[in-house]
Amino acid sequence: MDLRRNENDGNSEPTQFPAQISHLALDIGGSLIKVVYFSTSRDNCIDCEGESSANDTLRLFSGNCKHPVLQGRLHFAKFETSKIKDCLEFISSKELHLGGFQHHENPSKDRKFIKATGGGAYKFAELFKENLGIDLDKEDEMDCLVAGANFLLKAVHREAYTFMDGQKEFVQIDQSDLYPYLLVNIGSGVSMIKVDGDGKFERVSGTNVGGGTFWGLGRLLTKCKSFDELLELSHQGNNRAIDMLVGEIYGGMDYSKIGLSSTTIASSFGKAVSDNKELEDYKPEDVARSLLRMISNNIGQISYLNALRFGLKRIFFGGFFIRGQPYTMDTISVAVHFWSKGEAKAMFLRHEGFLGALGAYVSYAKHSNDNVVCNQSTQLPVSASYAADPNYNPLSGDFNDNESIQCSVYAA
Ligand SMILES: Nc1ncnc2c1ncn2[C@@H]1O[C@H](COP(=O)(O)OP(=O)(O)O)[C@@H](O)[C@H]1O
Ligand SMILES: CC(C)(COP(=O)(O)O)[C@@H](O)C(=O)NCCC(=O)O
Repeated sequence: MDLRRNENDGNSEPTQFPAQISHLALDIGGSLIKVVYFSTSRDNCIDCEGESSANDTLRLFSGNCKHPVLQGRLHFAKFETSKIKDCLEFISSKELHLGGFQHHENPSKDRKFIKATGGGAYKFAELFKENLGIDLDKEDEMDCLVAGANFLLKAVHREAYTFMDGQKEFVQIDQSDLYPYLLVNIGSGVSMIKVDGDGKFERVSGTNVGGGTFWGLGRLLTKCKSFDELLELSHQGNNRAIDMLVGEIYGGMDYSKIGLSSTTIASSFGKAVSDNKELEDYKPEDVARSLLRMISNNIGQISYLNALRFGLKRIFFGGFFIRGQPYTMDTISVAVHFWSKGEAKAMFLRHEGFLGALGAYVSYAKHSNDNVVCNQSTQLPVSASYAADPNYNPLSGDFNDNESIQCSVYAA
């Protein structure tokens, strides 16, 4: 917490409380900047005994209470990394950059540090300094992905779910039986991490065929102007127009001896070889669908192989490639199910794209005087405008960036 702005010697009136206190954390990735911030109003502050009044806010900030608790909300936002200026403006307009912390090694220097992860925390450090006057306190990306996933799995109710044949089912997480699991983060590229506990993990694999590949190739092949447009297009397509199926190679028959039905894709985009057509002769929606399926299937398969390497039964998928898309999740789930013969389970996370940013957020807890720990979150944010994002289905309870999580923060 930024204690300095609220210092009170106990004699003067507490007249300078901000309406809102924010902790800001960033994950600046290859494609998207993810923003997480905590906000509360003084009405929401409670003390150790659980009372709630404006004076508790004073006790909170003057440090008279040993275990003050703030209740508030975690907010989420994302920006394209190429539009980083929009992100800077957003932070500036909401004054989120004021909610960082000070390094105690150097308190005389009145500089704010903001927790940040992802490659952009290095690449854009100067830009943040110049525009907002803040330093980015860099946290390792893998550390943050794991911390964010563990936080969500332990603290957020109805966070993980399976998705098969169009059916979404929330998974009850038994905290005593969470580890080990495989975390697959599908961002621009893909990281696969074996997680054995809090801060105990190993990045066991990765693939360069990820979300950036889908969006990059898709843009070139379909001329779509936005990722959402490409997704929307893929909903309308039929991959069979361009994928080569087993039956097309085997004269309409299954290849049952090796377990392949006639409708299994033998070769993604394989038909384009023999069709003697140009790109323009294919419908962009069919191309988009085939591409989405190819990449999702490939990631599902590599994930399974890595789970197999380490005997892991549970695979959690995160990253903004997923975007709560039924077709993407179904393809990944089927790949995991098919290759593991039902032994391994693919699971998805509602806050899929915010693992790194949440991990950076919880890392504020490392700083003794800025000890922030989210202890519990309940999740029923129903006020968000789903209309803002046509790719989320409100009825299925998918997460929307405009939503927030209610949570408590211990400030020591
Ligand atoms: N609005 C969007 N703009 C660009 N890419 C998006 C968008 N929404 C989802 N994506 C997908 O998410 C991927 C980035 O995922 P993310 O987890 O944010 O990774 P990174 O940290 O590399 O930015 C992109 O490569 C793309 O496939
Ligand atoms: C380099 C990265 C960790 C960066 O993370 P991202 O911005 O893609 O989320 C990721 O792109 C990645 O793991 N790529 C795959 C590299 C590989 O293992 O081949």
